[in-house]
Amino acid sequence: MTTAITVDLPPSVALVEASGGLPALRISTPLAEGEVYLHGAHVTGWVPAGHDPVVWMSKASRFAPTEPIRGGVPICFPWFGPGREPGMSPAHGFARLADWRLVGASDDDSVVTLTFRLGHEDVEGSAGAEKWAHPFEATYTVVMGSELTVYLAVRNPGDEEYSYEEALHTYLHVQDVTAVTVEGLDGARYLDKAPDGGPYLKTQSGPVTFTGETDRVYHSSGSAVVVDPARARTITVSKESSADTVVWNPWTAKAAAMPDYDDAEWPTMVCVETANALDNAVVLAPGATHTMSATYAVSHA
Ligand SMILES: O=P(O)(O)OC[C@H]1O[C@@H](O)[C@H](O)[C@@H](O)[C@@H]1O
Repeated sequence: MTTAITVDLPPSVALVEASGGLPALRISTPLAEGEVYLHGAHVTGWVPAGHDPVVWMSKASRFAPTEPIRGGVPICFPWFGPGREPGMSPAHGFARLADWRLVGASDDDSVVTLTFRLGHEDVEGSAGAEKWAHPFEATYTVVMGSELTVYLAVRNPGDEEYSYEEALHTYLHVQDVTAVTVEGLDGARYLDKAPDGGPYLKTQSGPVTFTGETDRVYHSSGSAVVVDPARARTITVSKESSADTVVWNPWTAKAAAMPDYDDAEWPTMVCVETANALDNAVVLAPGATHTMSATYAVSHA
């Protein structure tokens, strides 16, 4: 491990050599246990005291400098999925493949704040960066305690306006997705990206339920609540400055087709993603900063 950390870490945060030899920060406080890799500034664990793990990780995840981590909180930037222009790759942009710089670490009454930064100069020469000609300075802040809040702030240091897509692609642990409902999206318009779904614009009626591959971009700026009766808990995802909520479960065939995802684990997760994508891409003026955030709170049902 060749990571130079130049900020002082509080006693509740340790730099460790984690899976694949990649550097990660392990958090241990009376309020929560957690883990964040520098690769992708990727939250891979959050276990608030008194609860089972909230953030889900695939058993088959790869941990390598050129691969995205499967599970946790991937940061999708500066495009979402295949992007809006033909030929954009890697999927979901280059931010989740980049090594972010840790620029701050603190512990305030057992609430740990870690701040990471990524700029255009950090991604020069990496896959996908050649498709993105715009200067940027991204700051990602993880605030972990009995709740988890993540903030993605992007500043345009250049002199031309541009637009980008973004998502906090959070994988949430559930007991049995076939019994789960996602509330808060009733009446929302959505793009159905599942293979048999369209792509068509539809309108959600009632809570979201899971009966097959689910891949939907909802136009919704409100909170969503994952109700998990088999685990007797709810996870509330509230957010700021996000116009879209993506709900994703790969189900059987897609699970089997993904090399970094165990075939049998699709019933145990659901992604509820806080996003600005497609028509809701962020337009950033020169000198401007846009900040999107998501907060996760868990309670026993
Ligand atoms: O396999 P990836 O690149 O991590 O993407 C997983 C899923 O991410 C979701 O956000 C997309 O809507 C899906 O279409 C995609 O399959």
